[in-house]
Amino acid sequence: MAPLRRPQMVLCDLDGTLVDSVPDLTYCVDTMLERLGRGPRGEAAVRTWVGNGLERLVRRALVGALEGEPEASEFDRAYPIFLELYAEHTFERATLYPGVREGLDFLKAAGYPLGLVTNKAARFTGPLLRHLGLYEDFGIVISGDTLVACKPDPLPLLHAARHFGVDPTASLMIGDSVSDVRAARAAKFGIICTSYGYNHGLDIRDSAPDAVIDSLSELAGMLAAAR
Ligand SMILES: O=C(O)COP(=O)(O)O
Ligand SMILES: [Mg+2]
Repeated sequence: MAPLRRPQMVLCDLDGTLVDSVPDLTYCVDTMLERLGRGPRGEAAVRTWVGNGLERLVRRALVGALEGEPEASEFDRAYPIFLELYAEHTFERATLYPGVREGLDFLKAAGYPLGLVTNKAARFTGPLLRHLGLYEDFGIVISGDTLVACKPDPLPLLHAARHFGVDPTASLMIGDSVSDVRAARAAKFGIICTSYGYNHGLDIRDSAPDAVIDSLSELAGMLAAAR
């Protein structure tokens, strides 16, 4: 792997990077399906469908696959049910991954401006971050519906770089999926990925991020070695 550039700013993805949100998402997907008179999909399937926003998750759950479109009428019935359920169960089962608190504390102590860029809708991002005690860690929070485009579009990353007055080429994204890698590459950010996140069932190494970590606690050593 190429040596990492020392960043002047760091952005974190949310689901699959900081937080395991799949247990709540699975509960809401399966309860939605039950209300529609259909059987559950289960956590293993839902884990492969997270990362492109909640609307896409519901479409995937309805067709039972990563690609494909449900009937418009079916989606129109299902989506409001899901949104109502997720509003009530945003963080009942959500947990921080091991090493996240340590990694964020290191980044803050080292003085990196920190931002959060997720494809989750803003009405859920804020409550989830607050519940987990993460909200105050970030100088900017950009959700999937904050701007006109979301990851893999580079727009949210470039918006954050502008917000902090940092050159994108001196910026680092930490994520878990191919959308994070694509957005980072298009924005000319560096990109480190977690090995434990959600990447549609594929190994994130196939997307060739600059580095792969098993825990955010590895960031201290990795950034100390960066030039
Ligand atoms: O797809 C989502 O809802 C959120 O995914 P992200 O936090 O990994 O961007
Ligand atoms: Mg993610």
